[in-house]
Amino acid sequence: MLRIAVPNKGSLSGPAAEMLHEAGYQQRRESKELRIVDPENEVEFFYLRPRDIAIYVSSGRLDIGITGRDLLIDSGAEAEEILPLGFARSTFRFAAKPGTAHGIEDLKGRTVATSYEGIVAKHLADSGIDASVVHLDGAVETAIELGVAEVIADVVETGTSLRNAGLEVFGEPIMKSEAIVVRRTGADAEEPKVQQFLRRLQGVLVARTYVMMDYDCRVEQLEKAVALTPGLESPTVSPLHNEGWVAVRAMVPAKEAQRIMDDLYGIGARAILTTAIHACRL
Ligand SMILES: Nc1ncnc2c1ncn2[C@@H]1O[C@H](COP(=O)(O)OP(=O)(O)OP(=O)(O)O)[C@@H](O)[C@H]1O
Ligand SMILES: O=P(O)(O)OC[C@H]1O[C@H](OP(=O)(O)OP(=O)(O)O)[C@H](O)[C@@H]1O
Ligand SMILES: [Mg+2]
Repeated sequence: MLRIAVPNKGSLSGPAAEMLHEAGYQQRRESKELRIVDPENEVEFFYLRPRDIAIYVSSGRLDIGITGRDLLIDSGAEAEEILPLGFARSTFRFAAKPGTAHGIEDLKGRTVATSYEGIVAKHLADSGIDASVVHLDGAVETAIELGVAEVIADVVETGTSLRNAGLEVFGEPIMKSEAIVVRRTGADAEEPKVQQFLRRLQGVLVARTYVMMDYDCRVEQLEKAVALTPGLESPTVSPLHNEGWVAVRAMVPAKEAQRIMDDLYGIGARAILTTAIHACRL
């Protein structure tokens, strides 16, 4: 049975459970459940603090985990990213009161508050900056107002939390993060059960980013039409009862669907339809 760690709280928890559900796995019914077995899929899910997940996975007791890239790096655990999942996207940045710091050099001799001490300490050391780091559990934006630190280093998504605290980012972004699947460093990534789990999640990612497009076009326009909808391998082309016309079917990126429909219409294609993909195995 594959043993998988899933975030039990926070920004990662809801979207991770949703993705697993879309991939056909049973998920917990109640937020207090810490462990469930999905016998049909031969998987056991452990609901753990996102920060702890890489540590459990590195110990080898759990086969796979879903966590944030920033949390993996911060933990220093012997685990590696094997699949990016595209949600909980964020940037990790320094911030301070406007005008008080402009670059990493300005951190010399100052105090930085953060919940990600591992990332910050390494970044400062790599940059040769001697600064103190204060560890706080969360809501670090308030640390400057309350005099605990002059600078913070935190997760930024929309920037609303910083703006509300009257702070501004400065310097280069420290790292970009998103939800990821992790596996113990050096573990056999080719293991069939692991590969099947990854294929299912990849199927969800594709189903979320592509739509199926169908249309009819004249044979003379087929090459132009196929150039607009090349599909992943190659589009399916079927004859229509009306001679001189064909039906075409191809997957297209969902974000580009409307533009592609306009372009197809422009070259004479008709009956252009898009439908959602619910599941997929490439
Ligand atoms: N506002 C946000 N937008 C996008 N991703 C976020 C946001 N806040 C945190 N994350 C990401 O979520 C992960 C942090 O998980 P965590 O459980 O700490 O989330 P959280 O929402 O901060 O929860 P909590 O504050 O309750 O601990 C990190 O990978 C981080 O980059
Ligand atoms: O740029 P934004 O869209 O405002 O998002 C970033 C904020 O979201 C997270 O906070 P969270 O709500 O998890 O509280 P925490 O600081 O206590 O973790 C993160 O720590 C930032 O504070
Ligand atoms: Mg948080």
